[in-house]
Amino acid sequence: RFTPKKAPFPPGPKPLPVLGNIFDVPAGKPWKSFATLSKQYGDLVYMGALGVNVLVVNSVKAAEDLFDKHSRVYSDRPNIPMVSLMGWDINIILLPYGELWRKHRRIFHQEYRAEAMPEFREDQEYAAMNLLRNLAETPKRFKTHLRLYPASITMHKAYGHWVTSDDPIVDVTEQAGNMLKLCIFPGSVLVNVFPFLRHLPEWFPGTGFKAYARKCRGFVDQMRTVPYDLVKQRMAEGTAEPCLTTQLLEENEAAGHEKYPEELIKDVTATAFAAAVDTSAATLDSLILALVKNPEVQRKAQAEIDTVVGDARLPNFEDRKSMPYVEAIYRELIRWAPAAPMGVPHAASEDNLYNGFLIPKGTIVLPNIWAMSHDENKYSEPDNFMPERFFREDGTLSDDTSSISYGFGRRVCVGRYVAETTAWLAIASLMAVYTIKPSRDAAGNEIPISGEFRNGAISMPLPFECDFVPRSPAALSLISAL
Ligand code: HEM
Repeated sequence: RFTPKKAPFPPGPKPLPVLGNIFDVPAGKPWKSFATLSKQYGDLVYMGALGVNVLVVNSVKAAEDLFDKHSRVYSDRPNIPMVSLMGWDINIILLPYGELWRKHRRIFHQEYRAEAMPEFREDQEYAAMNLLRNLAETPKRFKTHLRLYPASITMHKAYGHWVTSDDPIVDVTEQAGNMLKLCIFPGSVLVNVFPFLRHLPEWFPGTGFKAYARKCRGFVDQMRTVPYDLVKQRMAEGTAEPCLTTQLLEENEAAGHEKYPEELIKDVTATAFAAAVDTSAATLDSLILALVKNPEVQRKAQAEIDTVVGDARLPNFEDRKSMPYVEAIYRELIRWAPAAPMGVPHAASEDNLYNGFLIPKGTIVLPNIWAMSHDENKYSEPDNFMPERFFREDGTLSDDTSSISYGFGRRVCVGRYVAETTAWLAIASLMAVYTIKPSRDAAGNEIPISGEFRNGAISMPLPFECDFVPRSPAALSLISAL
């Protein structure tokens, strides 16, 4: 583990000859396995497999040291050949650290910065009303409705278009995203480990990944062009709603078409969905699980809403600062079930020494957000959902906003303010009108809920059933009026 002239690598499971640690890379829920490994090896767990070096960062301190203090080195993304083969290298999340990333990031920042949040409010409130109504009409489809809520806010922002669950634009975007998810891990497709395979012709045995990539590229292309062309057509007809696409096109025209290449506008507007929807929908799914499992939390939130808002209207953003318990539910939600438990992989763009260890250039660096947000030294009984942990003894909210769930450094989630306000409004609106209860079978017995989470880069609860019961006649009439 010592290279002659250099410092040792950080500790980790012993490498196997030839294959490195390939068999030690935990299957199942890697965030839990790595948290366990960190008890043995410390904050940093380092492994090599098939020439791919991986460093898992398990503490907030080490994450801040590397991603914030050494952000010049740790702001890159791993080079994953399948990403570009599938046409997904248009996506800011996966772009290497550099000039193109900066251009994307500037546009996202401008649109999604904290000060821009009031511009989202009307859309968020409209989408929240749709959510409540959809839940009343087809409660068993609650997962679909929870997904449509952030999807519609995101698509309206990007294209000025209110989508439905079976909208073809959503469908093609989902297909492109689903194909990406299956190929994004370094070891999921051989070409990710042996990039030279991309040069083999398509007739060559074992190159099925090429046809797969081609199919995905088709979806990505439609995802970029179909809604974009629709906006341009509406602009020509004078019927386009103001949105990110119209704004960028207008800014570009004003700058003599020198500011944004058309392809950049298509890439940025198409990317928002991929970044925003899976993560937000997973968070809302986890919210429902947390609430159905914790009726006492629901009662406390409802008591607060009744006091601050009453029962004659729905909560809105003006109420936010007066409802600390709802705020604490939001913080506990993203602590308890971070949607991206292992964050998004960063990569070291040069050799770096940290605490006497060598982290070589190209190392994939994964923040184990789940391990940090389940650190028993900071959060007692971390697996329990307890919003109360965010209050100081004097009853005021603590300074901990659970922000680590949005990642670190220069690549921190650029949509975090809209993610936060969208989730907050969902919590407040749902608790204003519904009590969420476990479903019962025909014999009247509660249908058990495992409470387990799905594996994957985005973690969400395994499917479960529950009922959305209007809280009162006043709540019922609020819902009927939507
Ligand atoms: C609960 C919802 C969300 C969670 C938990 C979440 C979490 C994250 C995380 C962990 C990262 C990686 C940060 C890093 O590399 O360290 C990220 C990146 C990103 N997120 Fe979010 N996100 C959410 C919602 C959104 C929304 C609504 C948008 C809207 C546009 C968005 C846009 C992005 C973008 C563009 C990036 C890439 C930033 C970059 O690479 O420079 N996210 N997000």
